[in-house]
Amino acid sequence: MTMPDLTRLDLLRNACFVGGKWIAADTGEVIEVTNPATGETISTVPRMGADEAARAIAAAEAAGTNWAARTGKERAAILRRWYELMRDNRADLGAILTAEQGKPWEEAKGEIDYAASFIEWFGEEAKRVYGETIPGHQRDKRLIVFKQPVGVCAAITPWNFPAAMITRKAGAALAAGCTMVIKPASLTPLTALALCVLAEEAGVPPGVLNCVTGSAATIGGELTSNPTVRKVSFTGSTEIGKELIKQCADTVKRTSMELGGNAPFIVFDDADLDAAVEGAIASKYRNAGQTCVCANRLFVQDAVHDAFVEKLTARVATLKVAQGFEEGAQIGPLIDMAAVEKVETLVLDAVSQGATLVIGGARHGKGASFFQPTIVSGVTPAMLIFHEEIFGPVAPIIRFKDENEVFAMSNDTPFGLAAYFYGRDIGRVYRTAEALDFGIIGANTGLISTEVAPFGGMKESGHGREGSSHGIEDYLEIKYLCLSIA
Ligand SMILES: NC(=O)C1=CN([C@@H]2O[C@H](COP(=O)(O)OP(=O)(O)OC[C@H]3O[C@@H](n4cnc5c(N)ncnc54)[C@H](OP(=O)(O)O)[C@@H]3O)[C@@H](O)[C@H]2O)C=CC1
Ligand SMILES: O=C(O)CCCC(=O)O
Repeated sequence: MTMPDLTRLDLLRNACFVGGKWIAADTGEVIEVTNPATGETISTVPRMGADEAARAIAAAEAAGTNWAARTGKERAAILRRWYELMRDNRADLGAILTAEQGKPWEEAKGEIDYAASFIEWFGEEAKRVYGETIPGHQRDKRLIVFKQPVGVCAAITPWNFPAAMITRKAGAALAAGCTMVIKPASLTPLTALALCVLAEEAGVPPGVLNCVTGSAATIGGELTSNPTVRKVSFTGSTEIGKELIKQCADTVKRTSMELGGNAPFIVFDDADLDAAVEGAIASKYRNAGQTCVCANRLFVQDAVHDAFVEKLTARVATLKVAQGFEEGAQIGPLIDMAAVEKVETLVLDAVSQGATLVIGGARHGKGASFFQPTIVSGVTPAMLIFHEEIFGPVAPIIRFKDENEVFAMSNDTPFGLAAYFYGRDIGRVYRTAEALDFGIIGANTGLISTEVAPFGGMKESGHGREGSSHGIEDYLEIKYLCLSIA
């Protein structure tokens, strides 16, 4: 099945959104956007650079005063409308997302709902940006703390969640009274532009939200060096995140970094194995394994190891690999051939060092960038797959004996984003949650993402939290007023 006809063709844009206008690149150059399932070109978007990025920043600055001056309730009303428009157009937005990213259409519509939930949530939070009063340190002093928007913010977002990674940042920024320039991934810019169409329709004023597509290094260079930008929020690879932090140092910008992960998924010997299998399927194979919170290493305790592997294998064998618009598709293509080659290398390295291929392990006949859902058992810390973010549908299984061993192995990584475990002993549940050095822990669940909870990592997985009441704080400055009443 090819991409269904859109109800609203105007959602598909091939121009960028700057200062409330839809514009081409100064050079007229474009980037082709392709469908990873077929390699076909879907559309083009402008190949912009530093000059257009600078103009977008200027537009965001010009719009900032008026936007920040509005009440939280006024901003909330516009965000609410944007949320409703996203929900109303979920099928079209999901279709654009599937066409450029590959994930099954059902999953894509789920991402649109998830993306919209951040706009709803932060719109509600806009009304609750509270300050505080502090008892004075002298008789004539009154101490008041209030919060103000950070100012112009930039968001650089990845291809694996082309909608949600934008709204998680833009929702918080706009609710706080900030304005924003977005640079979406070049592989998935169409969803970002479609979101801008709906933002404009919802009444987001010109310049409050801007989107520039094109050269990552030149646009990124402008966003990180321009002194008007006060904050950069990035989701993507740890390598680029580190680069952006360095670039932001010169103008001492705030940064929020949501970077790579290497999530442990622990199955203790008292776990409900069927529930653990379902949790592993949800966590590992969602988006064909291409999320930073995907289970990356499955640790299974001795006594239940064989039973778990058998059950998981039976379940993985049922997963339907198909193009995203095919009925019942569960595993779509990987984003590109580089991703396929990376996954292949990791599997080959593990097997060459003694791991056992339990199921899958090769490219899938559906098309060039499809990879079979795979399980590899007998994995050890000597193998590449133990340390690298797989970003593909491969589950490496590691056998363990006791709690201390699995805590040490789980934490043996520079990453610290998400971790999962299954087990029932209440003492061990608590000990495990405390022992794992990760920002997000799923206990007896494989799905931890929600707009109401703080999402973010420790160590080289980054800093800052998105979603929840903490998410808006990243876009607020604290100002303290010391008032003498003498
Ligand atoms: N934490 C997460 O959610 C993600 C992690 N990853 C990890 O990273 C690996 C590589 O994926 P990849 O897509 O290359 O991730 P990147 O980190 O390269 O891309 C993420 C975003 O950063 C932009 N970018 C790239 N280089 C620069 C730069 N020099 N300055 C400013 N912005 C830049 C990209 O733009 P452009 O698209 O134009 O290059 C994109 O918008 C994956 O295999 C996975 O392991 C990837 C995506 C998300
Ligand atoms: O991979 C990511 O960066 C985002 C994870 C999606 C989510 O669960 O929020």
